[in-house]
Amino acid sequence: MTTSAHHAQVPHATAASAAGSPHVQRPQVYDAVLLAGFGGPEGQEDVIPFLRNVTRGRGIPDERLEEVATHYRHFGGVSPINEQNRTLRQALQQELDRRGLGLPVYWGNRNWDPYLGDAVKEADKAGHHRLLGIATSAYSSYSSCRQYREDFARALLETNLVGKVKIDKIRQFFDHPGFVTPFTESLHEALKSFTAAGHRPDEIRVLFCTHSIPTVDAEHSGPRDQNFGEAGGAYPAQHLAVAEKIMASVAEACGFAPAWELVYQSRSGPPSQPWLEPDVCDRIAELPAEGTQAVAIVPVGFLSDHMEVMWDLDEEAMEAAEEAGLQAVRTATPGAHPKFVQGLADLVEERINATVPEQRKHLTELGPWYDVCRPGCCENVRLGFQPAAAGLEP
Ligand SMILES: CC1=C(CCC(=O)O)c2cc3nc(cc4[nH]c(cc5[nH]c(cc1n2)c(C)c5CCC(=O)O)c(CCC(=O)O)c4C)C(CCC(=O)O)=C3C
Ligand SMILES: [Fe+2]
Repeated sequence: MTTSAHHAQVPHATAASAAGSPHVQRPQVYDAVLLAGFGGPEGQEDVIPFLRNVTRGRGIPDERLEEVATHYRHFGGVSPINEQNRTLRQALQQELDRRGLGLPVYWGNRNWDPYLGDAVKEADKAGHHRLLGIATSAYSSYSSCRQYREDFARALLETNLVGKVKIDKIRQFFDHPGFVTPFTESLHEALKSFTAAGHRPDEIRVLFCTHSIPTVDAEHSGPRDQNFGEAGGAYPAQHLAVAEKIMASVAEACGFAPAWELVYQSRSGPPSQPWLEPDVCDRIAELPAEGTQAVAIVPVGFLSDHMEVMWDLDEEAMEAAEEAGLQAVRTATPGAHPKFVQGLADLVEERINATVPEQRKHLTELGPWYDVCRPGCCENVRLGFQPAAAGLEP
């Protein structure tokens, strides 16, 4: 566990002093958890309306929508993401019950049925007015942080529950061991399979893969007043820090450390708009010329094997690897791994207890992240500030 320099200034362990830290919210009483998913279609007739929901006002070209629709159609128009979130909801409920926390878990989505507004309405009807949100998204960026806060605010507006229901949100958990450990375990297995197949360490490459976002979003990810230097924002900086940590753990477990890099997938904006690069498939095509024979693709940006993983990695990246003549493994996502579920329960408990930063699990120098987003956090400069819950406003 690491503690970065600015945490050293945080006064010590009482709830009152914890509340003085910009990282820690005062102890709170919650009466339910609100799990916020992305949502996905569950039949062919859902595909286009779902895609319209996702891309409304986002300037995504029609050709891109048609292309993405074929990915869903290939699987009968069904994304597995809702089923995965149902499973996660149930596993989290069992873990919270096991700990005697008495918190029901409600689940709703940003883009598809059941919507967050329905979940909030249901919670209100049951008399639950102080909700702790968990977005199924580990890193800081508009899409993965602020947009979920806007979704919460919209859910309250739509249901006329502003002022009656309050929604907070757990911190971004990119470097929580519950999130990181499943990636480490799975990469370790992949590397063992490569050495068993006779590959030398210098013939192996690890590609950490995450969702590309517009570079302007990356630059504005995280708190407005915090500089992430050459990384180009909190989003890439967090991924790099997590990848470094995973590689250090795996090197210790395997006794060797292959070369690694961070790559991106699922770009969707117009070509004129810069998005984070390089693309995973472009890099795979270049690897043989660099002496690589085996590649491990680690979907470090994602929580479960949803469409971005099933299509963009398991179909497209795997095909690129085959064309390049590389042995390839796509490693596991956290899904409903018991350590991940326990990690989410820890994140809930630390909010109830206002656990001080020193006792909050985090594996990189960047963490533990903020309970309450800083003013202007993860701004979308194209869309401007929309009403958002669970943060300090600009
Ligand atoms: C950072 C990030 C995450 C990770 C964090 C998180 O998990 O939240 C993520 C996850 C996901 N993205 C998903 C699906 C889509 N994302 C799209 C479009 C976009 N994603 C973006 C970013 C992200 N996306 C952005 C900047 C856009 C451009 C439009 C916009 O500015 O909003 C589009 C439109 C078509 C296209 O791909 O162009 C689709 C269909 C699914 C569901 C998969 C399933 O159904 O199983 C999941 C989990
Ligand atoms: Fe996306």
